[in-house]
Amino acid sequence: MSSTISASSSNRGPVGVLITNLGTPDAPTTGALRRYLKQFLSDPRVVEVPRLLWWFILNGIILNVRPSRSAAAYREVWTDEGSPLLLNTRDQAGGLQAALAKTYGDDVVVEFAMRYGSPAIGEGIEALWQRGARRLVVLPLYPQYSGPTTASTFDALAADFQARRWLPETRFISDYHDHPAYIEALADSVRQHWEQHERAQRLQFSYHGEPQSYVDKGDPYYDQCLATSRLVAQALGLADSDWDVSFQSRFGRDPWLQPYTDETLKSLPGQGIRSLQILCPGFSSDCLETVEEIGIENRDYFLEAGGERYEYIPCLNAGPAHIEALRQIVAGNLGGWLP
Ligand SMILES: C=CC1=C(C)c2cc3[nH]c(cc4nc(cc5[nH]c(cc1n2)c(C)c5CCC(=O)O)C(CCC(=O)O)=C4C)c(C)c3C=C
Ligand SMILES: [Fe+2]
Ligand SMILES: [Fe+2]
Repeated sequence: MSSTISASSSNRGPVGVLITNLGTPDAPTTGALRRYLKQFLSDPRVVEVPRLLWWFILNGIILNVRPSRSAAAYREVWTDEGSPLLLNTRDQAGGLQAALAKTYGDDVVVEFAMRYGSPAIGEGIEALWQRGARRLVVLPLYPQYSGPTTASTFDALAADFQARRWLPETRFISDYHDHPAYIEALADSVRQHWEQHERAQRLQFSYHGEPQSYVDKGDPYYDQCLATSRLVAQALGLADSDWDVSFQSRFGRDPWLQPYTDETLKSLPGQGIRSLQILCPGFSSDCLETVEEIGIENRDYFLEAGGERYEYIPCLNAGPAHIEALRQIVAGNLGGWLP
């Protein structure tokens, strides 16, 4: 009798894992950028300006100016197959599915989705539901928690759930900024770089910025960025003077988290730092903000200011150490669901 009513993993279907990232336009064109930026910059988690005022600024100024400029930047990084962020996230989902299958077989199914653009979060949940999943692990690929990224992803999840009668049981991973496997994957990416290139005078950790006011109001993002950097530096045995942290991608006129990456790189050669290796641990995939902004734009700033050697260390992307870290993060959230 008990066997017919037991809540075993098989009769509740597989566990669904949804990995998510920010999103990307459908094409590197002005029209596609206008649609993408409109959705992105209308999110009150991203821009905390009174709605009516922001509507006029966004529709009257920003969406007339920025889309063509951003489209030109996206064209610099676009591949024959599409946006690097989309391709990397798709490959991460495939890698994670294969890694989890080694332990759990068909009992875990993985999909990916994007907060803005497509595939949308609702499509990802629906795909998992159609595959039989009634329990979900949602893993936003933002190692450091922030309101504009992590909380916004939760909002999208909640918005999808509002339209569902039968909600999947859900676990939401808020951050993994100090997970040992993530730290080790980052440290290993630096070590691998050092095997090919001589160590530079400075290892620079650059994170996407956000307005300082968000942190002042309680967002833990800044502290988590510092903690990740310190842990990686410790794993590499660096002295305090060997590494530093800065924040990139400032948008608008309000003060953002400081120091700014571009100003830092312009000033370093004057302080005697002429060789630099830079990584972006807050980005789980290479994307516009790393390939173009760090790989091209900031390289020029450093070299024009008198720097001699500038090397960008790529993101973890779908590399084996990253997939193993993601596997451990998900597996750590399956307790009580799967043996
Ligand atoms: C306007 C405010 C913005 C906040 C706050 C913000 C926070 C934030 N963003 C990321 C990660 C990414 N952002 C990316 C692109 C991007 N970000 C903003 C603005 C804000 N981000 C804009 C306008 C853009 C689009 C590009 C442009 O026009 O400059 C991306 C890259 C996407 C890609 O397709 O390559 C990522 C990733 C984090 C982690 C974060 C908060 C800490
Ligand atoms: Fe951003
Ligand atoms: Fe940027």
